Amino acid sequence: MDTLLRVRDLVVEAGPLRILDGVGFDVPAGQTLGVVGESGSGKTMTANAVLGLLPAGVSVTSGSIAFGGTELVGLPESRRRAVRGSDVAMVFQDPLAALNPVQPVGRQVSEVARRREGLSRGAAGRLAVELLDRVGVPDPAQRARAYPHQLSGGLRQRAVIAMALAGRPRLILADEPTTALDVSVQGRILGLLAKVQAEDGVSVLLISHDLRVMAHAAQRVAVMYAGRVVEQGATRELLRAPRHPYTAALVRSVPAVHTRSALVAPIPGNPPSLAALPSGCRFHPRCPLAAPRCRVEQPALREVGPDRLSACHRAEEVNGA
Ligand SMILES: Nc1ncnc2c1ncn2[C@@H]1O[C@H](COP(=O)(O)OP(=O)(O)OP(=O)(O)O)[C@@H](O)[C@H]1O
Repeated sequence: MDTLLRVRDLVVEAGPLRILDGVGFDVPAGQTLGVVGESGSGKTMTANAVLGLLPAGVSVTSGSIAFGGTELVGLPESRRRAVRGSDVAMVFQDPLAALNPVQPVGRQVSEVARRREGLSRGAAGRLAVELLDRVGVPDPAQRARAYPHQLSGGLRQRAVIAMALAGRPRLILADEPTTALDVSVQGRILGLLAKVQAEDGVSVLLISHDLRVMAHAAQRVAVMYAGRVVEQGATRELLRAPRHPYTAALVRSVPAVHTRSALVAPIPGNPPSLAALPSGCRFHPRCPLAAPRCRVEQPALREVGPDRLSACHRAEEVNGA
């Protein structure tokens, strides 16, 4: 399987705070990798590092981000911007923030197509209507003339996805793309992302705190906890038989993913603060399997089965959902 985006040993720091501590994962070409974890685990920082858009005072201090074989860490900003502009498209939580409030949405989609393809205004306009149609905007020719505030949240997010597709990206980076939407449209937007991913062979890095989103739209998942990846594998197998106690706890905390019983168990305790990380395994204070070794020795991410990585000393003893 070809890998489009390969991240290894990524360390991101803000002064003395280590926000990401050796993060690694692969986004295979033409597939969706989901990144899941509680708030503060470092999902958005990971996305920002990939984009080269870290906030002031936060930087990549070591590690590698290879995109289509090109190393992005240390690349001059001008070349970084070129990759961002042509190969990566972004879909964020709030579609309004991604749209220009004073321009019709069709125009915004066609502008992206013109920039990428050098199309005439007329051809780009027709392509915009086609793309709006493809992403499920009803009456696309008419809706193309609507301003963002005239559309529902779900239609706005569809317009943002049409804009993304207009740039023919190799990677779509979607950070909580459905979190701000009505529950009734969340599943449809995820289905749409999965559809365009399959049809266009584009890769998707899908970030969400919600395991159900992963089950819906990601072939593979990386689970993050306190700035590290603790488990990685194919979504279905990972949800069915987690090999890290944190993943197992996440699965038990979500009703729709937890299939064998109606019981839902919230994860006890809170994730640690970056300023006061526990010794050893960062999950040990909340872990039902914690042993003396876990308090002193940080477990490395290791192969624990076919196509499965886990960073747990006791991975073999984790009893799934
Ligand atoms: N500008 C900053 N300077 C220092 N630390 C920061 C900065 N921005 C975020 N952090 C810290 O980095 C850690 C990771 O944050 P990040 O936003 O990546 O988490 P997340 O998993 O995306 O969470 P959420 O789901 O809440 O967005 C958090 O502990 C956060 O407090």
